[in-house]
Amino acid sequence: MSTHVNVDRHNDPTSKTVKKPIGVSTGGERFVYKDDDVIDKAFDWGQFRRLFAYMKPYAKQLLPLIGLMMILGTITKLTVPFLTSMAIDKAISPANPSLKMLYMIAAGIFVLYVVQWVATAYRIKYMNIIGQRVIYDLRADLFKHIQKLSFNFFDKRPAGSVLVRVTNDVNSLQELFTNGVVNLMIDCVQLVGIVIILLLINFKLGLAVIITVPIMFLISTKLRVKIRRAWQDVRMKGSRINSHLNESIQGIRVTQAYTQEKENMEFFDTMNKDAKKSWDKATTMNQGFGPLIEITGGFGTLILFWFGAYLIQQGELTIGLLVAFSSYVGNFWDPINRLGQMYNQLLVAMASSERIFEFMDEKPNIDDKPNATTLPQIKGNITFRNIVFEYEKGRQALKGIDLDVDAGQTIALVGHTGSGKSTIINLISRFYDITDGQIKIDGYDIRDVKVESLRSQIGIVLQDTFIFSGTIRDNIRFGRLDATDEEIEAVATAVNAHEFIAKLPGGYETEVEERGNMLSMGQRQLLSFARALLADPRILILDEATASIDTETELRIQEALKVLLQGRTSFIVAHRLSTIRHADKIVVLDHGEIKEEGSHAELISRKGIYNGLIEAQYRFI
Ligand SMILES: Nc1ncnc2c1ncn2[C@@H]1O[C@H](COP(=O)(O)OP(=O)(O)OP(=O)(O)O)[C@@H](O)[C@H]1O
Repeated sequence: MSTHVNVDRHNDPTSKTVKKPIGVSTGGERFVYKDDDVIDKAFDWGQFRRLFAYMKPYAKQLLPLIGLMMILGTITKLTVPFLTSMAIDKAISPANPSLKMLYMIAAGIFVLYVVQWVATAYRIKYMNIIGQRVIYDLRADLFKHIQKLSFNFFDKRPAGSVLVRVTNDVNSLQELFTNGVVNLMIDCVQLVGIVIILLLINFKLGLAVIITVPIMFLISTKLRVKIRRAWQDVRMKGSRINSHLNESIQGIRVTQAYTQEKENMEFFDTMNKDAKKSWDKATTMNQGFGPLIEITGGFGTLILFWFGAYLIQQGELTIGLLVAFSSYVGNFWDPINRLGQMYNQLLVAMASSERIFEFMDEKPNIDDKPNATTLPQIKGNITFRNIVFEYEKGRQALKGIDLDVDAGQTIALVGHTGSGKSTIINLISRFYDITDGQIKIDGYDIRDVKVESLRSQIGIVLQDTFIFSGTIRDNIRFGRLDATDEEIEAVATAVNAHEFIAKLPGGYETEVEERGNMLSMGQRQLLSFARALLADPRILILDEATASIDTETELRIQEALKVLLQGRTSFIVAHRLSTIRHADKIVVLDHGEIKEEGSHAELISRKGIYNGLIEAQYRFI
C-alpha cells in the first residue's frame, strides 16, 4: 500500500492581532510588532463567503473547465485498478490466458494515464489562472483601501504590520485559491467514488477497510493542527527577526553613533536562537507525522490482506479483485491526508483573511459627507473658530483656537515643543477631524467639501522631506504629474535647486535612492520646495526643518521660501528667526492655546512668551 504523506513544510502563516505586546528581553524591553502573535481562528462561514466572492468573476468562465478536467482525471484514475484486476483475473488466468486481451488492457491503461496527465495539467493551469487573479484583485483592493485610510490609523500601527498584511497574509491565501479548493473537490469526489467501488467489489471487505478511515482522518487532522501551530510559532519568531532587522537597519546610524552594536547583536542572537529552537520543534513534529500515518495505514493493510485472504479462501473474492482493492485503498489515504491538510489550510486562510478584512473594514475617519460639494478654486481666507482637538479622548492637544487669516498672508506658528503647532497644520488639510469648533476656508466648512478638492489646493512641505526612489525629475513631478520637463526645470530654478541638480552626475535624471540619502538636508528641502511650487497650491503648509545648515544654503532656502510663499496663504511651523520675522502674523502657542498674536515688533514690545522665546533663540531655534 502506498501511503503518500503530504506535510506542510512551509511556514504556516496563521496569526492574529493581539492586545498584549510581545516583550523579548535582553537588555530591556525592545520593540517588536504586536501583530505577529498567534491565535487560532475558527471556521467562519461569512468570511469564507466573502473570500470566495473574489473567485466569482472568473468562476463562470473557468470553473466548468476545471470541473470537467477534475471529473476526467478522477474517472481515469479510478478505472486503472479495475483494468488491472481484469488483467489478473481474465487475461492471465491460468485456466484461459489471453495475450491479446492483456495487450488491449495495457494499451487501455496507457491511454488512461495520458488522459489523466493531460486533465491534471490543464486543471492546474486553469486553477493557477484563477488563483493569480484572485490574489491580484485582493492585493489591489487592500492597497487601494490602505491608501485611503486616515492618519490616526497609521498612528496606531507600525509600517511593518501593514506590510505584513499586504504581503504575507495575501500570499498565504494563494495556496488555497490555486490548489486548495479544487483539491478539496477532487478529494471528496475521489473518496466517495472509492468507497462506492470498494463496497461494490466486496461489501464485507469494503466495510472492514473503511472502518480505519475515521481513525486515519482524526490522526491526520489532529496532528496537523499541532504541526501547524508549531509552524506558526516558527513564522512568528521569523517575523520578530524581520521587524528587528528592519528597525536595526533603519536605525543603523544611531546604533553605530552610540556604539550599541554589541548589545544589538546580543538581542538579535536571543531572537535567532529562539527561532532555531522553534524550527527544530516544528521539523521534529513533521518528521513524526509520516511514520504515524504509515502505521495507521499499515493497520488498514493488515485488515485488508488478512480478511481478503479469508474471503478468497471462501470463494467470495478473486486475487485480481484483491489487488484492485489494495490499489483503491492505496488511493484512499491520499485524499484523507489531503483533506486534513486542507482543513489546516482553511484555518490559516481564515486567520489571514480575517486580518485582511479587518483592514478593509477599517473606515477612513476622514471621508466625504454624502452631500459633500466640490471646493471651488479658493482665494485662501481661513477662519478657525473655537477649535478643540483631541488625538486621544480626554487629552486636548488644542483648547479653543480662534484665528483669522486673510488670503495671501504668511502665518508663523511658534511655541515650545508639544504646544500644538503641527496639530494645527494637520487640521487644515483634514488629516484629522476637529473634535469641536469650525474651520472655514473662503466661507466653506472644510468638513462639508470633498477631501480631494480641499487637499488638491493645499501644498505641504514637511520637515522630514520624503524622497521617493526614482529620478530627481520624478520627485519634483510628484507635485503635478502632468508637468512638462521645462516646467520642472523652471520651478527648480525658481527655488534655487537647479544649480545643485545640474551638478549631479545625471542632472535631473540622477536616480535617488529611497529617502534620498545621497542628498543633503538642504538639498532635500529645496527639492520639496520645487515640488510644492510645481503644485502651485493656494494654501501652503510648511514645517520648517530644524537642522542647522550652512549659511550659504540657509540663504538659498530663505530666497526660495520667498518665491514659494508669494501670493499664497501660508502656515509655517517656524524655527528660524529670519522666517518668523518676515511673517505677516506670528501666532504663539502654549499648551494648545494661542497666547500671543501679532507682528514681530508688536510681540517683542509686549515682552511676553514670544520675547522670551526670541531671547532664548540660540537654545530653541
Ligand atoms: N499622533 C498623535 N497621537 C497622540 N498624541 C499626539 C499625536 N501627535 C501629537 N500628539 C500630542 O499632541 C500635542 C501637540 O503636539 P504637536 O505635534 O502639535 O506639537 P508641536 O508644537 O508641533 O511640537 P514640536 O515642535 O515638537 O513638533 C502633544 O502633547 C503631543 O504629544
